[in-house]
Amino acid sequence: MITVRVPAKVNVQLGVGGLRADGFHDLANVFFAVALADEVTATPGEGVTLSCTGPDAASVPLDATNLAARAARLLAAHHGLADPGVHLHIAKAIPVAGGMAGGSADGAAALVACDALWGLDTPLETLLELAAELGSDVPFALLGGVALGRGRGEILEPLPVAGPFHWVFAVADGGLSTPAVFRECDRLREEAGTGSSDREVPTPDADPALLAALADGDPVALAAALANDLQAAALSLRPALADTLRAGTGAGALAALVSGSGPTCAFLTKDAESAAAVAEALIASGTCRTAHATHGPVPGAAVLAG
Ligand SMILES: C[C@](O)(CO)[C@H](O)COP(=O)(O)OP(=O)(O)OC[C@H]1O[C@@H](n2ccc(N)nc2=O)[C@H](O)[C@@H]1O
Ligand SMILES: Nc1ncnc2c1ncn2[C@@H]1O[C@H](COP(=O)(O)OP(=O)(O)OP(=O)(O)O)[C@@H](O)[C@H]1O
Repeated sequence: MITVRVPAKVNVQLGVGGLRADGFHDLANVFFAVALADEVTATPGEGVTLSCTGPDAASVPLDATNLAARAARLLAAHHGLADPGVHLHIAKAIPVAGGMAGGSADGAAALVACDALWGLDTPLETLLELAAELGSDVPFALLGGVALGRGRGEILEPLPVAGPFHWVFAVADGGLSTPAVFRECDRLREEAGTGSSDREVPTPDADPALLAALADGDPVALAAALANDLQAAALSLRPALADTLRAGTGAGALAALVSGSGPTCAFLTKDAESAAAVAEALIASGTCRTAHATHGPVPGAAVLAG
């Protein structure tokens, strides 16, 4: 039996370029791994089967579309295993369709867990390539820490970071579809007259002030540099998120932003004590389903000892 812990992410900078011919957008995507984590346990089985527990378990598909099942099959096919056998149990803490890459995290965890269970010893470089086939956010879940993602987010460069930073995540009722949020971003750009294609929108780059704040471990400077080009689109589709963001800053967070494609909202705080107070205030505000205080950066998908 192999158990892998895998972190959620928040995008501390999400610069979104124009729509490419292949349907993706070029990004300057600064990923940050946080301690809110799923655990995926692989045990020997027949075929690829799944189970899931946790508050959002009812929203997790247990068929072949689940990213953990797709990852297991992809790894088996890569090694020419005709008859892969594994049962994957997902202990789910990461909000589903929340903009924290929960499905992607489970995909990455399943790659690592099956690799260990089946004794394959696949090089990290190959796991990263398989991860990119599964989705744009999956390679980062293997690496963890803090990294700049270029291309559609899959071309990763680890970044220097001094931590920890303290965060609160406010979980919304219901999810948002990632493709729908990118489409809304394009629609808002068209409406504003700037155009939305990759010929019209400049390719984004990482903000030097943000990179310096991460390297210095300076939460006040990081708060000033947080930026998400998908935030306007998420707020357009879910206007009530503005109340959640206000509730967190009103309770003393240094800054608030939508996490990735949303609807989870992220709050950076000055220390762990402040994070606990902001989480409590958010729950009391009634503007979210629940809120979690956590920290980061933390490592990527890794086998738990024992
Ligand atoms: C919003 C983020 O979570 C930020 O990290 C990611 O960009 C989304 O990554 P993901 O969920 O792994 O997305 P994928 O499964 O690769 O793609 C789902 C859909 O999102 C849109 N998509 C995704 C990534 C990207 N760079 N441009 C896009 O336009 C496309 O419509 C794509 O068909
Ligand atoms: N292991 C999984 N866990 C959760 N959802 C999954 C999983 N596998 C597939 N899905 C499907 O993917 C959809 C998006 O879920 P996910 O939790 O990955 O969204 P997300 O966190 O917003 O993604 P991202 O931040 O990468 O854009 C779900 O609604 C579900 O149908």
